[in-house]
Amino acid sequence: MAGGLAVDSSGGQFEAKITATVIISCILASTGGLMFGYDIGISGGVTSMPSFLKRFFPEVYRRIEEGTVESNYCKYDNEGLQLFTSSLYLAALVATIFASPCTRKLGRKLTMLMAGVFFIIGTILNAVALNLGMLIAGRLLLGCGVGFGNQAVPVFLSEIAPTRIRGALNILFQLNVTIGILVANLINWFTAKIPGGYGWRISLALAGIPAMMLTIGALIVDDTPNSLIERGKLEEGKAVLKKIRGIENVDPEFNEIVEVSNVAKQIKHPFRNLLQRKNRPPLVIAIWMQVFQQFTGINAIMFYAPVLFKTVGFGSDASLYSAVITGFVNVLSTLVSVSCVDKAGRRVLLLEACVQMFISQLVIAIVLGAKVTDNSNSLNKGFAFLVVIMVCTFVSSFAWSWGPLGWLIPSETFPLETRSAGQSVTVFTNMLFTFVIAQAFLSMLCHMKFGIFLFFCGWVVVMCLFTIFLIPETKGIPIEEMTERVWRQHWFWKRFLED
Ligand SMILES: OC[C@H]1O[C@](O)(CO)[C@@H](O)[C@@H]1O
Repeated sequence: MAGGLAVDSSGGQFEAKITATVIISCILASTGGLMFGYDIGISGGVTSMPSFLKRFFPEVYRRIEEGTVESNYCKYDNEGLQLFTSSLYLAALVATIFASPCTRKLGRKLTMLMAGVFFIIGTILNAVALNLGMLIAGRLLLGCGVGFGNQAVPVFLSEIAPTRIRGALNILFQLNVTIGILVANLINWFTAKIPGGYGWRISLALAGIPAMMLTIGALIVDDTPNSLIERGKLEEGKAVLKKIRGIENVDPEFNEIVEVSNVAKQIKHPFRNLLQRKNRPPLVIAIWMQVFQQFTGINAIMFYAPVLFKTVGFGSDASLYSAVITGFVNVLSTLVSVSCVDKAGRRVLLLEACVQMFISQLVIAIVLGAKVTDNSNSLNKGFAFLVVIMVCTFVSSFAWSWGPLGWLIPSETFPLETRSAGQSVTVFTNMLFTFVIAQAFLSMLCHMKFGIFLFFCGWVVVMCLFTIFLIPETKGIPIEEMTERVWRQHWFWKRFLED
């Protein structure tokens, strides 16, 4: 394994090899992302399967079968159907509140284990569901898993990674989210063809595989040195630090973690502390990045791509495989981010993506506005192709920017004493706005029609301005030195740190 050096607070170097332990731990931990992604990707396809609709949402099934809907844009507008998708995110946002004290008091490892167990039970309930109650109960448990997993995994990854590859390793989480979505899309494509009408059960049951991977991974990995030291296990923390850094003399890094952790221990109420003036910069950035990430409209595509493609007139199979194509683009573009984020930096990726997202959503709005009327049956081939290309253009830019960086930047900018609480607020906000989009999109599509994409365009402009003025570059800055080297140097944020 290649050796290397990370910069420390004195401007000197912390020695750190990229050890096999670091890589394996990160791969195992990031299966939490796989599970999250699978849950995101599976619901869209399942809710477009007639056998599923007939069993749990007979009203929607009848409406589509009889063709009695007034407008194409309103085919799937049903609160219950949206609740099936959104209930998971509602549970996740409540779970996040409990997940934060767990990551702090019990450690990152145990919190990941709890997530795995929630996922397994939720998956079983979903796969054997006999009625809507069981189905929703399963979704709620999966949501608890997402809340615990999304809290613990990004923090785990940021703490275990040597500084110079922290960005890339952290993005493993989001990469796994996108792989999870893609696998779910592929599975839906196959299970939709299974005769007998139980394909949806297979789709929901296969979530058990990533759930087991996360559970086993959480049992195998060591907790992070930061978490061990924070909980007073100094010797164990040092031993793990030696193991993951692959060197004997870890004293400089160890001492810095101990120092920062002593400061952290004096904080009795992390959430109250988070509201202190000096913590305002990472807090404001973390919250707004989540709002923006969701108001790009990404989940309108991720949750409802098959439904959206059907709305604009694609056939069933074309809708499902178009969703697979966007899933592939999502994974490949996240890989671009892994290789660029620690070289090009965070800001370049965020800004470039804003331009690309704006143009693609504008074109989608124009094509739908001009060509998809309430009762037309299909978009002509050329325009349908253009819509798919524009959706891919949009997804690719999201995937190398706001998708992964929405998690990376908050996880690397909160100081240790507020890191768990900060991550918790981050996940909470993300889940809240994911819930809003999941619950509202089909109704918004019905009422706003193509205008929904102009609505998302407007948000892209706002997030572009926010990035230009308020998001600083954090590439290559050691995680415990953000205050001195980033906030104190920033034209706006420095006023929050003056004393
Ligand atoms: O890849 C897209 C996915 O990534 C997320 O933004 C999480 O970072 C999800 O909300 C979305 O479905």
